[in-house]
Amino acid sequence: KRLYIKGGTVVNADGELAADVVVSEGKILDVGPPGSLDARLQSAQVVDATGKYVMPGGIDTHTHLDSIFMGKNTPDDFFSGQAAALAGGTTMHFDMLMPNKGGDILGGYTRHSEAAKRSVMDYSFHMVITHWSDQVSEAMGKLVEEGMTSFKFFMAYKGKLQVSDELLMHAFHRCRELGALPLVHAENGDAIAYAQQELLKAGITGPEGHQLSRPPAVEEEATLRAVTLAKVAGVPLFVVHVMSKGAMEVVARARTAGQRVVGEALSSGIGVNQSLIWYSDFRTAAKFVMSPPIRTEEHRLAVRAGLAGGALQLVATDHCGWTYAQKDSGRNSFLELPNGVNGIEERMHVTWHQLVNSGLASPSRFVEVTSTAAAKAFNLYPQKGAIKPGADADIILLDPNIAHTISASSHHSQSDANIFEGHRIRGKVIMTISQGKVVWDGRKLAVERGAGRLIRRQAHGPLFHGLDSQRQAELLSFGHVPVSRSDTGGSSKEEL
Ligand SMILES: NC(=O)NCCC(=O)O
Ligand SMILES: [Zn+2]
Ligand SMILES: [Zn+2]
Repeated sequence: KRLYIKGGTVVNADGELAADVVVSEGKILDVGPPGSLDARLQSAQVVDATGKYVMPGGIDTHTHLDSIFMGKNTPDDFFSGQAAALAGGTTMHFDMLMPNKGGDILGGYTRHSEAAKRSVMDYSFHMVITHWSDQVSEAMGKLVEEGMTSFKFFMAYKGKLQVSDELLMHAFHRCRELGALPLVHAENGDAIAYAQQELLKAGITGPEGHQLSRPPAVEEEATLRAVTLAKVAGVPLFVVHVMSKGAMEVVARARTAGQRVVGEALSSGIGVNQSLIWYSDFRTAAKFVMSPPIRTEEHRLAVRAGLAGGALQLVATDHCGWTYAQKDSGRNSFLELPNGVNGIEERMHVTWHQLVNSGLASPSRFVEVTSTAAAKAFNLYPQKGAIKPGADADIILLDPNIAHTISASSHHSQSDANIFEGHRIRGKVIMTISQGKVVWDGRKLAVERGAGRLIRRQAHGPLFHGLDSQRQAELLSFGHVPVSRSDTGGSSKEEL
């Protein structure tokens, strides 16, 4: 059945206008001035959008669902995590797919069929690379053929997931060759490992040890290193979870110099600060532990302003919410504290509140950072990220006048903790449409297990456009052609 979304304000990244929207068979059929599409009203379910914003569904570029991390299973799988996402206005996400033991990425990839059985909305993956070999390089090519065109590298978690600079160089060059986008978790894992031992020796075992072992400088240094290596390799780069002012400035400077770098803010990074990590109650503190750490108010405000103003390009969640009981395993040592916080359901509301209600950004910029920029970075635009004829009908209605309070008692995640507990938000997603169907009406979900689709992407997206000719010009301008020499016995005129 068709949907006729009538009387709302349609917002795209390039502006907003009063318009009606017709949806048919999972796609946006038409967008036109109010009343102009009335001929299509017959047999359509009418959605009254008067006074509401009609916007593209959110795209979360960074989640960890149904995953084993630090030896624990995330409480949210593809059903509960995606249901939570839909209730918060997100209609597509990119999950981090871990390789099997020994770095077997093709083996890790087979996990996606499990996700498919539970999923209720569109999703895609970034494949995590932890080892390097000819087989891994070849397997990357196979995954790109399958439409999985982004690879994630951890520069932290020493002895576990951390990769070397040498691996990054191999992998960045391979990404460049394949037209696939590399993503980095940028923190200096060696510096962190050293600090962790020093802190434990000094008797600091609580969650504050996590903070102290990962100061902003270790994030900034690794971000600069990753950006530099990507520049040397001539490949675009996506920096996940930029949490500090310095790291953000590294991204912004690289972009100002013409480098193709995308910086991802997080809902946790713009929505909360680290103050409760110093609280005496363990669970209250542990709830906020993630990497890179949630930082001081100064960093939060800087990252929020940078996201609004354009220093950062989009906002994701890094949703990896744990239960309080799971966080308890870090009571004796912060090294055992599972890293990660929630956000998949809260991101759209937190971002609306922090950017639009604060007056820092327009609804169009909100759409850009929550949806359109992600679709562009991962080569899905305008199939995703726009309310335009022909686009996927992933749409949300947001009522800017409804206030609500975020709480673990009403969220849809399987976790019992919520870092945004008690946050009062003005502006509520009162309807989510996924693949052309109303799946959230502001109170209840109508989702179907298995309805989600794995979205395959084309390599060599817009971030890669022109790179080859750019490289060619660089090589020539640096005179990288063989120098012709003759043996003059050290007595050439030039030498004298
Ligand atoms: N961010 C976090 O603390 N947990 C999830 C894994 C990661 O992205 O580093
Ligand atoms: Zn990370
Ligand atoms: Zn992550």
